[in-house]
Amino acid sequence: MATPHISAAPGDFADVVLMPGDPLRARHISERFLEEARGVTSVRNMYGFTGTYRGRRVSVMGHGMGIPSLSIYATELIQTYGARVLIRVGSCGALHRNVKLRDVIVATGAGTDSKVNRMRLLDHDFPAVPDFTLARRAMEAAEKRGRAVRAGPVFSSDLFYHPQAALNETLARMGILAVEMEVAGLYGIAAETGARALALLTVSDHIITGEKLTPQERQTSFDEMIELALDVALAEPVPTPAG
Ligand SMILES: O=P(O)(O)O[C@H]1O[C@H](CO)[C@@H](O)[C@H]1O
Ligand SMILES: O=c1cc[nH]c(=O)[nH]1
Repeated sequence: MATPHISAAPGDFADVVLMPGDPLRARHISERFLEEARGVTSVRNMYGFTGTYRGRRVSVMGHGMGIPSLSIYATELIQTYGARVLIRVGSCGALHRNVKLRDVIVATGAGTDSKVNRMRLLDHDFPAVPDFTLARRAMEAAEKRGRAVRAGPVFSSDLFYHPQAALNETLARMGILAVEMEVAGLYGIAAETGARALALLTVSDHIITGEKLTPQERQTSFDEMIELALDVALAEPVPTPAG
């Protein structure tokens, strides 16, 4: 029962899946945090792994860059493999001076220049928000670990290299904390399918100051965010066999 993009067998994925854009970040998460992890898919090198974290079954899989790529993997994980909770663990570019490199953001909403959610909602605006329980859990987990996180809206753009010169400044004025490329699509898919979603983001570069992490750092140095995502996963009740 493989899909065009995932070669796993039925039952190979857990109900909770952590999803970075970068498949090598997925591999890092699996190697660093999961016990008894095994690879369950690698079609197009979009790696997926399933293991346990403190005894709870958890999967991690890359979703690629941009809403179209994320949409394929998230939809197939939910519809074919029974995923119920998707937690994006991504990177983003900060739009405010007081948001610093490596800050972790809980994305409590996402605007977008993508049309995908309008396609879902008769061309009207869709409130792209996370599952409230998951978001609250992330905030509580941060507090418990003594970590400062930011909660606020982000902007998911179809274009990494954007032609609208005034966009970033306008987003900042509207209180948007950071830009990235998938959260609005993820929240739209969750609403459409009845799955639940949350996005945590680490600031990998700064739009105002020009500071940047290296690609290697974006791959392997987001452990503080990953720990919070795993705290959220760990608190998710394990589904009973009846569903
Ligand atoms: O680091 P990831 O999780 O891929 O997230 C961000 O990085 C990519 C762009 O470099 C986009 O996918 C964007 O959303
Ligand atoms: O999509 C992204 C990710 C990181 N930084 C950006 O500016 N955009």
